[in-house]
Amino acid sequence: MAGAEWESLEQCLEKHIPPAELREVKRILYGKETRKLDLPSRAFEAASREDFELQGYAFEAAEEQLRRPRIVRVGLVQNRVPLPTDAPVAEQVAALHKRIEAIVEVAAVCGVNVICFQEVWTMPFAFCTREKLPWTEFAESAEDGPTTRFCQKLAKKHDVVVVSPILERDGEHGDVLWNTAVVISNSGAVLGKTRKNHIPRVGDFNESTYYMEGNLGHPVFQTPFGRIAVNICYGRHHPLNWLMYSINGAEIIFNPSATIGALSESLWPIEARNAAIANHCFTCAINRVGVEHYPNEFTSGDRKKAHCDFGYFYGSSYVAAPDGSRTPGLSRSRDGLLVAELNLNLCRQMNDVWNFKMTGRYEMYARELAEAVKPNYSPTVLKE
Ligand SMILES: NC(=O)NCCC(=O)O
Repeated sequence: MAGAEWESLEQCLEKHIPPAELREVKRILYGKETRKLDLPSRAFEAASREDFELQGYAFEAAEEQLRRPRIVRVGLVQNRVPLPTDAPVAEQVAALHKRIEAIVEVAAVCGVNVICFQEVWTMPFAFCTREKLPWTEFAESAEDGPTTRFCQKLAKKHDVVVVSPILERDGEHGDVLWNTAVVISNSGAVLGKTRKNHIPRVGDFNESTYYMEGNLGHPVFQTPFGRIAVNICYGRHHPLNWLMYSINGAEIIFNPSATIGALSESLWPIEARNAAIANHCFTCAINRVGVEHYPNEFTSGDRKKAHCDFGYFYGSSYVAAPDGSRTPGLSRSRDGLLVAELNLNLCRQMNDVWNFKMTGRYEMYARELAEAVKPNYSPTVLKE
């Protein structure tokens, strides 16, 4: 499995496929071409100074007579953890705050309206270890923890909605932990929070040791820049999870993730893109970058030798649109900011073309699923 030395699928295609064929390859792999955004040169200069990648694309929609274009710019942030995982907890959090602050400054220069960070962005993805301390010390209150207060300042300063996925400690309910995304309005107020609905039990993703499946359903957040929702990481494998956010009216669904090449890299380009098509919304898939080494060896009962790292987090964050088009991915190896300009009118336009909501037969599935989950259910299988 390739590590940092293999930069990206896009770079490989550009290098090896002749231009005429490349156009056809991209048409099939990426859908209708996205326009490159003309971002300010000082944004590129700052990104280069701060050593992160900056890319920008725009999705178009047809003009309508009765609705003006509903243009919104989203920012997707992918990053490595800047300090070793055995550095003091407070120093690791502070270093991540500093790194993200620098990236958000550039996002603001690029006119970003809604920004989303990666899953549990304030910590290493240490759930593989199944150890409690020091990792549980990274948990914070969603309402008024230091990271939420930090994001409130960013939101207000830059007039940007911030989606901040953290490890939450819920002090109101026995100090339990959750995998949560806090949504902060551009006014600086906390709009609310949403929790990871599906917890992986695969490979080293030993997350069920730390928190339970979310209990907040599928909230959608009304912002001045459209209705947004957050489907955290492993939830992207569950089509019903995406569907419920869409049924509740989400126009943009963020998918902050932490996933490794050996497990999911071939699924990555498919799942969020398919969700955008099936639910006529925009989806924003974000993954962290690099290898994180932990002080103590761990195993996961899968016959692999004890090891000290999770594997390679392959970045490759991208945005997909309801017409099936998508941006190229950010690199597999560098911190990055992906800016995408969306015209939200495309959501309803695609719904009208494909009629997925109209033809969805939800009442039939509601009835059949209600039966299928009963303990005495017996599947309808007809035999000779
Ligand atoms: N963080 C997380 O849920 N990872 C699970 C692995 C995957 O969904 O690719």
